[in-house]
Amino acid sequence: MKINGTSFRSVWVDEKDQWSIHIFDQTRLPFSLDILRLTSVQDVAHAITSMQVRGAPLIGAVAAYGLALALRTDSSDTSLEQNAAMLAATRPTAINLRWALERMLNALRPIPPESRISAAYAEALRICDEDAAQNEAIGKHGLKLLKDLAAKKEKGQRLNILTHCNAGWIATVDWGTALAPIYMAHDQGLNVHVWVDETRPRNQGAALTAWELGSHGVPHTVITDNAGGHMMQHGQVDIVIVGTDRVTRNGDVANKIGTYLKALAAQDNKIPFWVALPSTTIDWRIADGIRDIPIEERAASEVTHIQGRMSDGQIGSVQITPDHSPAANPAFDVTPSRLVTGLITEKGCCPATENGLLSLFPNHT
Ligand SMILES: CSC[C@H]1O[C@H](OP(=O)(O)O)[C@H](O)[C@@H]1O
Repeated sequence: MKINGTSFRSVWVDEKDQWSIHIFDQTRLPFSLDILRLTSVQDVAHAITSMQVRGAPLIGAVAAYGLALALRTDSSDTSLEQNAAMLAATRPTAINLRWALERMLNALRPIPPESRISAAYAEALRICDEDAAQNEAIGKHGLKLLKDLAAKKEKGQRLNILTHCNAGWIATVDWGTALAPIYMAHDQGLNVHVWVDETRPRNQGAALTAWELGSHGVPHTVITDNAGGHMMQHGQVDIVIVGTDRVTRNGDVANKIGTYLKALAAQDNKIPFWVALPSTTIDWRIADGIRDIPIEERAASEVTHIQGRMSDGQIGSVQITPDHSPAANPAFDVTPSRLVTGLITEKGCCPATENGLLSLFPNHT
């Protein structure tokens, strides 16, 4: 995607040294565009756990490069296995992390240690290229959905889309998932507007989705998480599109905390609720998402404090709860497939069911 006219991906290898890894520090956006240079597997693990880098497909891609960095230090079998396990433990919910590391292990285990470094960088680049292509395809399939809805609107009326959290290009290698169709619709001149859920507690919507859409010129309005249902009741939402961190073979959807509540409100107001994902986000090994998807519990301080730009222009954090009030911080929830209108994948759209997914990905019977 472009930033001030220059094309970027969300992760790339340093052009000069050809081994260190660059990412944007997403904890500094939207107030500062800081590029971080990662030079060790420890740097990568910290970037993922601290959410300097985040978004299901992107943490998988960055972890793949993290394994390449680890092998630069020690390309032995022990190093390969131990660093893959360490990276897999950085965040439990997004299946893309496990998928990318398993793919790297399958590619690297058979190779002699002395040849593993170059092979690891090549495989990580393939993962990045495939993610960007898959998300572009998701955009094209989702664009048709938006065009069909727009055609039903009165002439000149804008198409209102609600999204939760950030499933934009900065959450993937490029294009994004939920936002990809929106970028394409806007670029093709459709009159679209996006209600951006702030997405407490880390405000990925207010900070990242609003930054992305504003940078691309897409009309949008930031709203509190609690306002979405009201907007739906008053005919202000035509479709909800969100991303996801893990979809089960039955079509249950894990996504940022609060997604389930949006799905309930959408069903109550008969509003289509779509989920955009590359097939790397499908966990074919489980069916019951509520029972079996691990939900990351993050620090209470993310609830008791909020980050933003202070009056002196510095990025800082303020406490918003009493000193001794405990806080709970589940980072994801699971929307049962019955509340999901459909899934937008790189192979097309399908119902959020096992048969729907198998119709697009038949090799997983
Ligand atoms: C395109 S995946 C985006 C997905 O990942 C986010 O989680 P986090 O910000 O904690 O990495 C969120 O659930 C998004 O929908």
